[in-house]
Amino acid sequence: MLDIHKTALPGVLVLTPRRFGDDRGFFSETWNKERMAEAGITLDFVQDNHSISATVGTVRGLHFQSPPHAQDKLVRCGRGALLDVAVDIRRGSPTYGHWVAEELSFENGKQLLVPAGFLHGFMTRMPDTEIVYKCTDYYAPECDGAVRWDSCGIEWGFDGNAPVLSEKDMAAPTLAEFSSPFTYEAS
Ligand SMILES: Cc1cn([C@H]2C[C@H](O)[C@@H](COP(=O)(O)OP(=O)(O)O[C@H]3O[C@@H](C)C(=O)[C@@H](O)[C@H]3O)O2)c(=O)[nH]c1=O
Repeated sequence: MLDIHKTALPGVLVLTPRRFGDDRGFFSETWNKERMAEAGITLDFVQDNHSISATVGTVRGLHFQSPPHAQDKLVRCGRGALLDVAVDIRRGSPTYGHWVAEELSFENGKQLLVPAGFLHGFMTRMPDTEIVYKCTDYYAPECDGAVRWDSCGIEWGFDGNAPVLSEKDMAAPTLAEFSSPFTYEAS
């Protein structure tokens, strides 16, 4: 029912829910709390987000919310395709600054689980790409933070000119300038 794969970063997971295809199209459970709990993942989502980006090469990120409003996010692509990225920013983590990227698309139905303590961002691969994600805490603008999209060594695979960015994301500090509010706790 639900395919779960580990990535190079512990806690960052790729989930692929089953699709039931028929003459009409397909049906898929995109989130099932019980199935996730069976897989050892307990998350209490409280907010769903949906955005659309018109232009190929739009970057949103790299974003986080600091404690006490840190968010785990379960991300999927509703239309089009995007490269979704998570970067470990837990001070003292053996993988601090490391990143993983996964292509999420309407076609592949994949989801990326980005835990609190990681930056999240994405670059769109198709026009009018929609992203949909669940969050474990509410939007808290006073805890909102960002790191420059091009300061973490991420291979975005973009051969266009300049990406489309918000003013906030353009003005974000680099990873080197950034002081993370997260600390690594060994499990
Ligand atoms: C994130 C967010 C924004 N907003 C508002 C604030 C602002 O006026 C408008 C656009 O906000 P932003 O420019 O921050 O939107 P955006 O750049 O899409 O921000 C998002 O990027 C991705 C990568 C994430 O991981 C998200 O957590 C979030 O940070 O929407 C909310 O009302 N609730 C929210 O949860």
